[in-house]
Amino acid sequence: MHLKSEYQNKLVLAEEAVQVIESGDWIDYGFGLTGPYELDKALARRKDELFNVNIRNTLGLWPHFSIDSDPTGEHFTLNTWHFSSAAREFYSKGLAYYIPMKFNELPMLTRNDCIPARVFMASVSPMDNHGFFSFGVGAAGNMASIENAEYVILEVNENIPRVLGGNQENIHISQVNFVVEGPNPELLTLPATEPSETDKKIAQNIIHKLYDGCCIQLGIGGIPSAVGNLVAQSDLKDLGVHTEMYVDAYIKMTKAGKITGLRKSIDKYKQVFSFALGSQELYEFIDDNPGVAAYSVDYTNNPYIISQIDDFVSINACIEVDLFGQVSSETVGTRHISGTGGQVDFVEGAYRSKNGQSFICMPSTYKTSNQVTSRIKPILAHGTVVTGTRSATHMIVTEYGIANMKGKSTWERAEALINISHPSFRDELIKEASAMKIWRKSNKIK
Ligand SMILES: CC(=O)SCCNC(=O)CCNC(=O)[C@H](O)C(C)(C)COP(=O)(O)OP(=O)(O)OC[C@H]1O[C@@H](n2cnc3c(N)ncnc32)[C@H](O)[C@@H]1OP(=O)(O)O
Ligand SMILES: CCCC(=O)O
Repeated sequence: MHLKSEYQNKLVLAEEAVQVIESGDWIDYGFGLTGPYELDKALARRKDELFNVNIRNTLGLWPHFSIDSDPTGEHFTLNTWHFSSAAREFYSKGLAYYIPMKFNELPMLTRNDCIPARVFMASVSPMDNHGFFSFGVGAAGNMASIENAEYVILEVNENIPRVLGGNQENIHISQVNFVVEGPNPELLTLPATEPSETDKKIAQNIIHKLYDGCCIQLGIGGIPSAVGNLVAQSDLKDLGVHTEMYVDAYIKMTKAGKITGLRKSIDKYKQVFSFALGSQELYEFIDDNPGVAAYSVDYTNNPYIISQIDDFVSINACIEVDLFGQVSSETVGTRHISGTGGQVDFVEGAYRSKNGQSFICMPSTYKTSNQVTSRIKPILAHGTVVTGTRSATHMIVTEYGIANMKGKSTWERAEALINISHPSFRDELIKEASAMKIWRKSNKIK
């Protein structure tokens, strides 16, 4: 059948498309910015007829019309692979639950372990001349979801860029049951992150560890942004990009001529990622850009793939670290903040790369309006989930320096970590370390 006729035959209103959903169903939503908008709104309107519908999403970057419509949680339940601030809010009301994952395993978990979603709904770019719709802003695990789904429903959004691949970054009209033309809502944009003075100091500590030809992975937030600024102003050259999340810092570095990918041992010359989130400039930059490639996350985040890239540098953030070198990046006590995401994948992959380095960063203290606490703690708070086990942790960075945990005994770790803690907490940390039998009399504080 001609592609355009096939498209027209499958084109329905959102109200009609969501009629296939039944009580008791599991529905997978497209990853991140490929989550549905108009379809979720139409689902919310069916609330009173549906019970116990489980929605699985990641990051939740669109409004949650269905969850908002049901304060009782009898009709719709949100299950999410990574919390956004909206999910934190729903979680506190008992309407959302976290699904633990290592991000590289998302497609595998979807294919092999999860209750299969009967319905998959996603936002995509308009169909191209070959019958493909792009999920390049959120390739991650979408194709794994559709392989198990009985119904695949796409919502076309003209604002979604067409991103080239890679693998599993698009879907063909022949794999789709229904197409909906939505109101083309604008994509969420992240405000430009202005790095704090502390972020800049942390970035300064890392920049000295970078050299020509490194391949960089950056997470979200002020520190990666500060690293991007410093790289853009540096003499570094021929850097590569292999990351799960494409962020604005890469554009700055690219425009400054620092990124060529010339020395990448795989995917030479390409900037590789699995999803994108940032400014409007970013969405325009990745649109039809042959210099970037979107991949399924079981490729980008696979520690074995990462390890094949020499001189890999991974830079991510955490919430707290204890004196054993255990890293917490997802909860504070039992209060759920975000998720494991790809942090563990990159820590493991980068360490196995030839000359690879992984940096987990945090300011030395956490400040609220009436309290300053050390983020380096003798032990993690009761209920805090460990994201990076002590045996996996490589380098921890604060504004006071870098502490390498690899190959270090417990007393050496305590010494290295206290040396990068805030000076006003060091005496207390030494006292606690002594009580925990991980401090020797010969230990030194700089
Ligand atoms: C998306 C990516 O990062 S891709 C890279 C790989 N993936 C990962 O590293 C996943 C795990 N890491 C993460 O999720 C993030 O990097 C984080 C959460 C560790 C840090 O992200 P940031 O955006 O810098 O976090 P931010 O400082 O805004 O804190 C998030 C929340 O935790 C709270 N928080 C942070 N640190 C603390 C602390 N030490 N004590 C108590 N609360 C804290 C903040 O108050 C905030 O809560 P609120 O939104 O209710 O105000
Ligand atoms: C799940 C995607 C986000 C992250 O890795 O932090």
